[in-house]
Amino acid sequence: MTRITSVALRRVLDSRGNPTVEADVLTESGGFGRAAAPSGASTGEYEAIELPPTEAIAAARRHAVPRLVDEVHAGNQREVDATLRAADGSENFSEIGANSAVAISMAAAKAGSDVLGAPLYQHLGGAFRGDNFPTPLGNVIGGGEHAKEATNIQEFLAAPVGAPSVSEAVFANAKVHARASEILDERGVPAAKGDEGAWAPPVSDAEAFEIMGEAVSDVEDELGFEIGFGLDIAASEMFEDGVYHYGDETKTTDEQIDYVAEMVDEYDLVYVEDPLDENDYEGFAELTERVGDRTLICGDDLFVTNVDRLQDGIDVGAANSILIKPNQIGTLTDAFDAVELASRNGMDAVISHRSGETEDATIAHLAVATDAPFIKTGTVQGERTAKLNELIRIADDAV
Ligand SMILES: C=C(OP(=O)(O)O)C(=O)O
Ligand SMILES: [Mg+2]
Repeated sequence: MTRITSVALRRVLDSRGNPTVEADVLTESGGFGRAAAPSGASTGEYEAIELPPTEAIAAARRHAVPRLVDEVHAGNQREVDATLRAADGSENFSEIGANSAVAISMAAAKAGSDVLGAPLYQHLGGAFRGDNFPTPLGNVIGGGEHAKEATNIQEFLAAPVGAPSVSEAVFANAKVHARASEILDERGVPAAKGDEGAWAPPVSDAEAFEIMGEAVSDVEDELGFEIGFGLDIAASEMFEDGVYHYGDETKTTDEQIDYVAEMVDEYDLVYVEDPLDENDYEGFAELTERVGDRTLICGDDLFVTNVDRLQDGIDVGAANSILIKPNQIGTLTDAFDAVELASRNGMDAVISHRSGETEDATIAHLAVATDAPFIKTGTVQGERTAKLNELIRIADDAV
């Protein structure tokens, strides 16, 4: 029933206006799935390889499509993904591109769920998923690689941890985003938007902390439930010649650890992603030792959704959380394996979008399927609300 009968690949636009790979998978009984690859800007050094879409499509048509069509069942995700890996033959999808691989992997999952008549989160996560929902981490203020002339820290993220429902959490983040705009206005600070729709004002990180603290506490008072905030420091992007660059100022590794630990306590941060360089397992471990009992220290560029890098981190206690981005590793199977390894070791897995996105909402299902405590999706802007609205629909059981 779920035998794949065709895989079509095309170039479509992503949210930055760049081309990306979209895949359509059809099965013999008429099941259909469509998915598109996202794309990072602050990419980790160890991510799977994203090829120029035209090359990725040509290579996947040559090597992967013939092995999938009439041979593989879309309902068997491990078989689909193992076939993609075998067709590629490299460690990091450098032959067919992780962009082709992830688009096909996700489209096959959707085609499988279409035939089975089960929502994607249940097809991927099992019949009993759908009772727990992730808290959306909403990017409200940001800079780094996602916006010029803005904060050094890449993302200041609202975290409505006390929201009674996923829908109320989603709307709370939108309110924090709107309140931050008013505060910027009151301070006479003009702000454009960065790639993910966060405000990208020309302010110092210290001022961004203040604005974020005020916006979060105003909305918390208005809505009557707890809203915290977190950060994606994306520290690898700041790390050069052994020090972290904050504009003209620099911090040594010890100073960076002290700074982050102080911010965790001063602002009760619930989440800190990539506080240190992607090669600094030791620094991660030291910070986790200091503040890991009261916040999540999450590895994005550190782990790149890769079980080998995650195992290295587990061995030294480098973090208590991993960011999961399917396109960093190339298939849903690899992403699930990383989630499983993390949870077997008491770590939280946080599902994430990329700065370059499409209307694809697979990650909303992935977060529910894996029972993730958080999902990073942005706050407003169409390609971000595609995921947030899908979460609302899943919670409403209307998918
Ligand atoms: C979403 C992120 O940005 P990018 O997609 O640019 O890596 C991130 O760093 O977590
Ligand atoms: Mg990150």
